[in-house]
Amino acid sequence: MTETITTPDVKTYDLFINGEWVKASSGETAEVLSPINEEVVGLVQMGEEAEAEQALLAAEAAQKEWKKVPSIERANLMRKFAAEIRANKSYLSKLLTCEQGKLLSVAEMEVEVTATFIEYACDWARHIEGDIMPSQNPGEQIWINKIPRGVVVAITAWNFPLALAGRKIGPALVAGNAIVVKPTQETPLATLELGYLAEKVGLPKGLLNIVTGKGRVLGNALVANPITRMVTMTGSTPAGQQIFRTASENLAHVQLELGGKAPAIVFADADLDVAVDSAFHSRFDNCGQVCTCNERMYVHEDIYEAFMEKFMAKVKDIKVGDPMDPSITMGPKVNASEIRNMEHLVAKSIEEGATIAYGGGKPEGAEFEKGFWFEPTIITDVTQEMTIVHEESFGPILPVLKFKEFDEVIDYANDCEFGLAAMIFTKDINTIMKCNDELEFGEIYVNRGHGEQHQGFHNGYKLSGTGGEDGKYGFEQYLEKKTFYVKY
Ligand SMILES: NC(=O)C1=CN([C@@H]2O[C@H](COP(=O)(O)OP(=O)(O)OC[C@H]3O[C@@H](n4cnc5c(N)ncnc54)[C@H](OP(=O)(O)O)[C@@H]3O)[C@@H](O)[C@H]2O)C=CC1
Ligand SMILES: O=C(O)[C@@H](O)[C@@H]1OC[C@H](O)[C@H]1O
Repeated sequence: MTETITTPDVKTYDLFINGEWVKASSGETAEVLSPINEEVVGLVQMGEEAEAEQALLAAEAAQKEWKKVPSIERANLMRKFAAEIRANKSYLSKLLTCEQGKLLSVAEMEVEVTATFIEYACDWARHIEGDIMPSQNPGEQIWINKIPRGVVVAITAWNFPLALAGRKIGPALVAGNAIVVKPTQETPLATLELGYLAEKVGLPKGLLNIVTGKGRVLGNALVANPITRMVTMTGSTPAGQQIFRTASENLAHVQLELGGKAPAIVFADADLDVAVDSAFHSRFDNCGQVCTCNERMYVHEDIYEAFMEKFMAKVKDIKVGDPMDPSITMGPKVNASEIRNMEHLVAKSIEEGATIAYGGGKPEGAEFEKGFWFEPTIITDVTQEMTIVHEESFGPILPVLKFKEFDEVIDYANDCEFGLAAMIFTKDINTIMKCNDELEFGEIYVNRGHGEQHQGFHNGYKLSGTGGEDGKYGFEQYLEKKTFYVKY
């Protein structure tokens, strides 16, 4: 007997600014719809320029005091914040599933990862280290100090809304900054709940501000304001490019994690079971809504039949349905616009001569009448120049291509405007090393599927972003350097 899972009550959230819950001066609110059944799961304020200014002024004031707090004390408080997130895993994960449509098990993982992103940042508290170097002048030293940037604006996407927020809040605050977070209008609820947890653990007022509103209105106002000294954004390439342009007015530091089109390359000597399982999960987990997803698969012609037989067996096993039901293995897409994009890519693939080998549309059944549902879809007879090989689907659609020569598949893989992640499957060390040398992607997974770790570096080349996130190099982005010439 599966436990009946009660979904959280529909709440109206205000804006969390300077430690208070306030309403938008516009008086406007927006509904947040469940991707499962299109029912309202929450209401949020529609903040605009006035609220951007209010939140940034609060952050600026709070940061002046926060930067004086010893870094280890900052980290101790942030560990309490992380613990509070973990303590509320049951509520937060259900809220995530209601607003985003991910499997409850994936939502529970996301809450845990949100906490560990913050805890990882806390580990850096004692390692905010500068340099001391000799001067060419007698009686002088040169000190390079690492200091916080000031006010950080964080703008997040809808696929892992809470984890993406924690990934930015953690390093920003441990480094001594204050932050204004603008979650996407699609999935703001779990992120807003962080405001209550901040109050509970006693985060100083104004240190963490969470505001909702349209990206091109509220988000743009936050980015354009000279108080903002760093913008960290996760989302699509077009939005990231617009943010980059706006932030250039004040030369704010920008960190962008954007779109991707990861190739998965299965060489003739690959361990088939490892490759099948990794490539499968790297496409269909979270309904294909992960920036590092296997967006196009290249399989060596010698093993193509054997690989596809195993792979298709797993695809046909996927059970689409209510993500609250533990027997379900894939939930809905996040909104109607994403479904239209899926339909566009399928239609375009057919128009260009590809074959829809499996899926390709909305699942049948009364339970799919409402909500944003799409079948797991496999496209074959695909050629390199087809749209589906170049446009990000960010959904459960996978084009499969055959290849014969090493140089051929490297050229195919690099023939891409994105450069975030790639996956390769082979037992040959020379193939591995040549791939690592020649593939133009910031993150390469060898004989495993996607899934970053906090101590790594999530870094997109080309139109996949700039700056990078996570690990030592991600943490350093939240710090500025100040040089002293000290004559004594
Ligand atoms: N590289 C990575 O790690 C990841 C990349 N992505 C990419 O994100 C996309 C899907 O996410 P999605 O949320 O639709 O992406 P969007 O780019 O549409 O939105 C991302 C965020 O940016 C905001 N925004 C949009 N335009 C502006 C602007 N001009 N100024 C300031 N803020 C703005 C949005 O606000 P609002 O929505 O409220 O309007 C939202 O909060 C996919 O392309 C995917 O590849 C997703 C996750 C991870
Ligand atoms: O942004 C993404 O899609 C990934 O980086 C994802 O976000 C949080 C998870 O920890 C990552 O796998």
